[in-house]
Amino acid sequence: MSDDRTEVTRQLGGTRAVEFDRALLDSSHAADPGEEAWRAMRIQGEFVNGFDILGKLGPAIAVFGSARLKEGTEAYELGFAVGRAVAESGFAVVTGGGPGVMEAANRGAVEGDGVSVGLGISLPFEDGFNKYVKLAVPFHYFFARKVNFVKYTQGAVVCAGGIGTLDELFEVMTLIQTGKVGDYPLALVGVKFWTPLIDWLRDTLKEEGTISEADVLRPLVTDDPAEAVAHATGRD
Ligand SMILES: C/C(=C\CNc1ncnc2c1ncn2[C@@H]1O[C@H](COP(=O)(O)O)[C@@H](O)[C@H]1O)CO
Repeated sequence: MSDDRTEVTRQLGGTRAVEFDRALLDSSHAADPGEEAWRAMRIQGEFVNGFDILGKLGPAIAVFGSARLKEGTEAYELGFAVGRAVAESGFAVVTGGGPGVMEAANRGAVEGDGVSVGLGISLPFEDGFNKYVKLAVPFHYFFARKVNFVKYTQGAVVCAGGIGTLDELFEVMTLIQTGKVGDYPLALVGVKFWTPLIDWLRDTLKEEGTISEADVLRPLVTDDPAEAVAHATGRD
């Protein structure tokens, strides 16, 4: 690992910190109650740090997408184009700060002379922030990180991804559906990738009565990064 990467891993807390994080959700209740009390302070600190740094950010768009789809894939190209279009629209690009599509969007932000932000997460196998993140905010807890994503962005563009990306998409959709956030436009990039999910929402969930038509229609689905960004920034 390069010195830069080692430094980033250190900022994210290293291997011991990751084990400590996992103990939060350990249902065996083996954790030391004294240590658990301090954990509450650490969680609070995570919010304080995020609010302190991101409160000064200005207009921003979240870009979510796969950690695994690397340079050379269509998703990476789209992520790059999205990041650049967000930057050229005068918004900061906020990603998870990791590899794959996150890296692509941060790279696009740098290319577009914009603000490139990463909300990093300490993971047992992670390699720190990608090299295009210029403002790095480290987190240990996904829930604290997700609050900061939505609190400091005005909309989101979601590129192809896996479980993490779906978690972020459905977190946002839940917050919108329940009125916990107001106007928060969502755009999904990749018609072929996202259409089966939208079809399932309409044909199964809406059909069964578990969601409404508005929930199905909420995200814009497009292959055009510029259209996605215009929608997420409220400029369409
Ligand atoms: C899998 C690998 C590294 C993972 N590193 C991550 N760093 C930062 N953010 C991440 C990471 N993994 C997931 N995320 C978040 O979820 C979304 C991507 O998850 P997916 O399952 O790949 O769709 C992304 O938007 C992040 O916020 C080693 O290659």
